[in-house]
Amino acid sequence: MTATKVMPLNPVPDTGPDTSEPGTVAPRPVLQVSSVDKIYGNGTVALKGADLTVKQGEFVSLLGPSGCGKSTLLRIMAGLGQVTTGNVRWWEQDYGVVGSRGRKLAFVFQNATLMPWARVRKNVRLPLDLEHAGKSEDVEQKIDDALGMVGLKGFDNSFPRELSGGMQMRASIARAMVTEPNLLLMDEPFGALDEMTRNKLNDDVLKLWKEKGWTIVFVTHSVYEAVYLSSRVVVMAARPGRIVDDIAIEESYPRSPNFRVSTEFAGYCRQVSQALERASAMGEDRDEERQP
Ligand SMILES: Nc1ncnc2c1ncn2[C@@H]1O[C@H](COP(=O)(O)OP(=O)(O)OP(=O)(O)O)[C@@H](O)[C@H]1O
Repeated sequence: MTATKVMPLNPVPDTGPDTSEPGTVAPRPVLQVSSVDKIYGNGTVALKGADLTVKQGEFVSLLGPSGCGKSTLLRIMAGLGQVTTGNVRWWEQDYGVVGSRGRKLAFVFQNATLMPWARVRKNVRLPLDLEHAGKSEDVEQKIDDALGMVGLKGFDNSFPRELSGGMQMRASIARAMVTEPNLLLMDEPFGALDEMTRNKLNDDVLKLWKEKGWTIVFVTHSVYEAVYLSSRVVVMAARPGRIVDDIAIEESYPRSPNFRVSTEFAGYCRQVSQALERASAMGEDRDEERQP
């Protein structure tokens, strides 16, 4: 599976991209998950009654114990998985609008999932090839821009094995960026990286999020990462997977590394950690209920 899902262009009526700026018009919903249940074929209830609205320009993290359904929810948001009941709307419309102007989404997976036999430039251009974007100067420029923005200028001709883990994730993000997405869904993209690299990539993603006007939904296991990045942290519990808390991080952007050592940061981390502990205990309660 590739790290970027490229949606086909669809001949749907276009009501225009959502250009609402924070503070001018109320941001419009980009994603609306309503009463979603997901039961896998083996009977696992991965999601029960999930309700979540993500608005234009938000940075929302999904946090919760292992197996609580974060990835399942993210994949449903990407249109990669069917819901059992309930529904999902993209830009207040059906899935058919995804891929049209102002309504593109991209998915960044946990691992960089680069093609090992292809050089960085070919990896990054993959979604454009899938879109049959051709070989125009415009395409080459998009690739150059994406590589420049993630700090990989000059590494076009490297193979993935020649890059560090952090650089491979940068290439994966560049591959998502060339499609010029409006909505970026990221499934624990920096979980395998050391803390310094992760912090640096956190700052770079925040910068791009602001510059590009992206809406981001980001899965993580790290309370610190969730608080540092997000405008909202959504906490989930397991068995069955459900949303149990929604915490606004009311710290203005841009967030500098000073935020990481501030009293406010410590306060938010405490609040989110406590919510996570409550969520974990809910899953354990269910386990105990099943004991003979
Ligand atoms: N394809 C599948 N078939 C059956 N069960 C699945 C499938 N995918 C996930 N599950 C189950 O659904 C539940 C939710 O899984 P999911 O991967 O969404 O959780 P998660 O919160 O992302 O976990 P983690 O934090 O460990 O990555 C788990 O019990 C998991 O075992």
